Amino acid sequence: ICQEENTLRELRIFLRDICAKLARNKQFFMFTKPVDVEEVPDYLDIIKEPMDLETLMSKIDKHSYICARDFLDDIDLIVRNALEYNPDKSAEDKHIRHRACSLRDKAYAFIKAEMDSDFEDTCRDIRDKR
Ligand SMILES: COC(=O)N1C[C@@H]2C[C@@H]3O[C@]2(Cc2nccnc23)C1
Repeated sequence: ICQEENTLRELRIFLRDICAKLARNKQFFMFTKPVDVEEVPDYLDIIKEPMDLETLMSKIDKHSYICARDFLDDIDLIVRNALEYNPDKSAEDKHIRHRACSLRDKAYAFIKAEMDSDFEDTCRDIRDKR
């Protein structure tokens, strides 16, 4: 119904702003685009569902998310993939794991700081009845 579409439109505007802020942050450059499988030939052997901030943004525009929880599930997927593919004690792996944890904390903090919990409840109700 029309109010529901207004709510989901507002959610998309809100999520685009969060996604843009994360993608602008130089700390997260390694998460902004899909891992290049030419450069990293074994990536898809280990990571079954790649995810990145550019893909996240396109999913917003395709109306893939009807509540912030669904958006954060894809943020968590980016983080999980980075922790799984880069598990070693090396400085590079530790660095990317640290950045992945920072990405998660920043995303959750933006949502909490800027999203009214009643608004998210309304979005969940729309999701759950669809
Ligand atoms: C989210 O990003 C990642 O999980 N990775 C893992 C890959 C291994 C390493 O760093 C990545 C890209 C890369 N390209 C060329 C050579 N080595 C690398 C980024």
